[in-house]
Amino acid sequence: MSRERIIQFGTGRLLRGFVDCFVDSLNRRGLYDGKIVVVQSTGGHTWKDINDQHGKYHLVLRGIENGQPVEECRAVESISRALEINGQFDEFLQLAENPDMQVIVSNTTEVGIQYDAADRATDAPPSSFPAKLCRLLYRRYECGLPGFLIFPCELIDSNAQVLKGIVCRYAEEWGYGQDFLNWLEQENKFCNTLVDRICTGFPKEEEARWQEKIGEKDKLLNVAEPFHLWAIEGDYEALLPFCTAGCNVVWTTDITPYKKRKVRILNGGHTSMVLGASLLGLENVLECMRHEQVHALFRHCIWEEIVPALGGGTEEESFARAVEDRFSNPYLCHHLSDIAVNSVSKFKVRILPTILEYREQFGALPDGLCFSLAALLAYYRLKEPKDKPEYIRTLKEKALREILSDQAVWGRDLSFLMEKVSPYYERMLAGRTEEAYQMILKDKGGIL
Ligand SMILES: NC(=O)c1ccc[n+]([C@@H]2O[C@H](COP(=O)([O-])OP(=O)(O)OC[C@H]3O[C@@H](n4cnc5c(N)ncnc54)[C@H](O)[C@@H]3O)[C@@H](O)[C@H]2O)c1
Ligand SMILES: O=P(O)(O)OC[C@@H](O)[C@@H](O)[C@H](O)[C@H](O)CO
Repeated sequence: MSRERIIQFGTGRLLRGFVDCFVDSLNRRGLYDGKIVVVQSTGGHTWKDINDQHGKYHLVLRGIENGQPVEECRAVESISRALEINGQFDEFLQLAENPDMQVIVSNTTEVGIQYDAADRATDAPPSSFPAKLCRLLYRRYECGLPGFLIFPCELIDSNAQVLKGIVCRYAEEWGYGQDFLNWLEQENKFCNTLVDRICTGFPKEEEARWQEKIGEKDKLLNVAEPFHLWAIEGDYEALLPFCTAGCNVVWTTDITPYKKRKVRILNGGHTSMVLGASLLGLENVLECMRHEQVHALFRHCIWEEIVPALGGGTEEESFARAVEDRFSNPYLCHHLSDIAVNSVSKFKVRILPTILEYREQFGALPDGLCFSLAALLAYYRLKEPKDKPEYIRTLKEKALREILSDQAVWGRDLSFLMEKVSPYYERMLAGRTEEAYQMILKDKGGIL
């Protein structure tokens, strides 16, 4: 039986289709001998499913590679067990006492790496992820053991440095002392990382087919594309020989270019497309790629607005071409409703910077991305969005100008977008989204 060496915060489909599968590849090739203990804190049931299945599940990789369809279903067995932190806080802290533990990974979504002023050193557990991590690291320090390699996978800028900053803040506020802070600094390596793989999760539509193929029920069955990239600041290939195992891991001194390209083109491409497409009644990304108007506007946003704002270099162009192929993967069912969750925060990180940089460089506003903001606002007004309640309230209740100028929502005043957004927004609110699409595509002169 392999030793437990990795602690994982989060149970989501990205981690199960990405890091856990890479560690499985290492173990299978005899390049590593380590199991992952998964920690769940959000009150879901995945931890139970993991334990019921003794950590084993299947990952289906489907797509087109070199023009040929690829379909691989592999068992992933890198997880040993899962803990539910609210009921098992002592067991959680005991993980720090295990000298075999080496690595911590996390994906607690974009909102997980946050400071919560209410967290106390005596809480069992404290509410925020950084506070939980601080408690774990302090126990480790008390045991006199070496620190960890820490690889956060959250899609925020400088994920590791932000996480470390909040952990240090708790350590100071909780009076853990300078010696602990020194240990934190010297013994632990917080590495910024960038993850990229489209993981669409459990294939509800094809459950029966896969169950028959696998020969058993698998509640954790996960589907993803073959493409994957994990860019990590640092070089720990000697300990974790991901590259030798054939995983597309890039050890680098700076993940910034990888991240900017990915977040602006791929995630920005998604966020710019899904809300308008949802208003038209489409349900998944593939339908978008096959819809004449949605696809035309998507291509316009990518090729005429996002890539130029990034400087239009060959790296950006080839990444954009790959994204078009990845979104057209005929075997993935990526639900627009999943991508639409928390669209306000996504817009701020994935699209707004492009609008601002485009204006700076070209002295004009990018129409397609302004259209996507109109679609976001109309979607929030007309549908049932999943987002922070205060954002939903503002977008549902206020007039357009008030919404755009609300700095609590956008972090800045966006009323300079009023003229561009308003005509599309008004049409969408009136149930004339198709007309809004025709209008922008006509204005763009023969995109279709
Ligand atoms: N699915 C993808 O294709 C993909 C690809 C790259 C990046 N991501 C990013 O990964 C993140 C997770 O996405 P997912 O697809 O795995 O979603 P998911 O809904 O399957 O999982 C989300 C998981 O986040 C964890 N979580 C949320 N809040 C937390 C908190 N405060 N503390 C601890 N854990 C918390 C939970 O374990 C939950 O299961 C997203 O933010 C997304 O941007 C997703
Ligand atoms: O996962 P989200 O909800 O943050 O964003 C939706 C998609 O853009 C995202 O999941 C991408 O598919 C992924 O980031 C690809 O690496």
